[in-house]
Amino acid sequence: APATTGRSLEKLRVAVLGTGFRGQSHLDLLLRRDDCVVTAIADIDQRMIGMTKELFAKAGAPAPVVYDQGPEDYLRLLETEDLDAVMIATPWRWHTPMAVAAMRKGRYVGVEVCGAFSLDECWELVRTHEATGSQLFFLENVCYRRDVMAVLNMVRQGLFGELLHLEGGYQHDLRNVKFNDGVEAYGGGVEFGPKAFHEARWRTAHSVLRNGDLYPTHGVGPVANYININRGNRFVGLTSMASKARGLHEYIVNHPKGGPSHPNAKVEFKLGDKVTTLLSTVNGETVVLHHDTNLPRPYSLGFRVQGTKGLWMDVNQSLHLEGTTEAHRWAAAAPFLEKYDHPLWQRMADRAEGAGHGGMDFFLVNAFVEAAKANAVAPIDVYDAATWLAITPLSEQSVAQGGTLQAFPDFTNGKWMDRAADFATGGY
Ligand SMILES: NC(=O)c1ccc[n+]([C@@H]2O[C@H](COP(=O)([O-])OP(=O)(O)OC[C@H]3O[C@@H](n4cnc5c(N)ncnc54)[C@H](O)[C@@H]3O)[C@@H](O)[C@H]2O)c1
Repeated sequence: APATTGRSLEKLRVAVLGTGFRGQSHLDLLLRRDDCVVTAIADIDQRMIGMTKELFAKAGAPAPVVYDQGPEDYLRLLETEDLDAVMIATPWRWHTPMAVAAMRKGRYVGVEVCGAFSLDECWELVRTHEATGSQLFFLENVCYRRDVMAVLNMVRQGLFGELLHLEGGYQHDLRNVKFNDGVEAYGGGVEFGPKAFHEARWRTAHSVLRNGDLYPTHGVGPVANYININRGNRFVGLTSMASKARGLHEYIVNHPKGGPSHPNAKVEFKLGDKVTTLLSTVNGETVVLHHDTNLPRPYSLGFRVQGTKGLWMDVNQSLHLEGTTEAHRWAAAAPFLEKYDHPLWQRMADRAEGAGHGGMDFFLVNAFVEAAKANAVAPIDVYDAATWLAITPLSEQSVAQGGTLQAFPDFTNGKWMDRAADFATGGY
């Protein structure tokens, strides 16, 4: 079970930095709980702030103090407010400065997912945690997906034998997220940057300027739990290659509000449409990560968990277990996922009903709140955050050099050798 530092709060005082769509989804879950009070928020967009205030009113919660005086106003929030915890759901550029500032103030920090810009940034998170003793909970919700957790249960019970190869990724057609008309959130136009709304305001610039796996954590998080990364195992090498970039340009040219003479048709996108990353581990597994966000395709994170006794692949919702399922044939995964349903889901599935992303967001926010109330080491902690975030700069570097092998840093400085593989064993 996770170590705690002994506190046990009845009510967690939380602030949320960044109250866009993701921040509002977290707030919605926080405001339903009687063990949390959200006292302050920070954002720079009055439309988002207005939507957020409505959430408070609908929940019958007292209005929060709003910090809206520009992009650095979160510093004033951190100076002024008496808080136990801070949740960060801003654009990627702000995650580390905000997490570092909140840890320095002694707050329990939850930070949304992304990919880092540099290895330095990852080290800064680790060193700030080590210097301050403040905990960082990396808010990787897919680790709590029901099938992902059932498969973790199966892995831990040895059903796949010894694991050898794993895959995962972020394969999500984001074209209508990367562009809109500045009014609707999804797809009503081909604008991005200041003329756009929601993620198209900031996320699309990364597709213009960067080439690599920009969003590795939904894929690598579950995989890291399956093979105990930072807990008896670690990544040692990474190589990454990118295809050419066509999808976003074609989307602009073919969109009814775009066309070949639209100014954005001249933009050259740097992000390859399909980026593939290959990682090796000290224990001898290989891991493939897919990043695929610019092309028409159905959503799939593409998990594959393969061992000496069989494998699971989520894309065909099938598995194969030697001696249990028919030889050389796929079997439906569903009965196994039901039989090995994780104890957390068995216990709290009804409370997760209606929460985001098929209920997994309930488990994420619940774990954050419970861990923060106890000031416990996070189930997904700063070392996991640094390791998973580091895939992005390593991937960018490898892609830029035609796929050269990158050495993977050990952010634990050797602690991986004796840290316990205890994800989701501590009651949340
Ligand atoms: N885990 C998941 O499933 C999931 C889903 C969606 C988004 N996300 C992540 O959540 C984060 C936010 O994404 P989103 O979809 O909510 O984007 P969004 O654009 O809807 O929200 C971002 C908000 O941050 C605000 N902001 C920008 N700079 C700020 C600053 N300096 N100080 C305070 N507020 C600032 C913006 O005004 C906006 O309201 C991203 O890291 C994204 O990758 C995760």
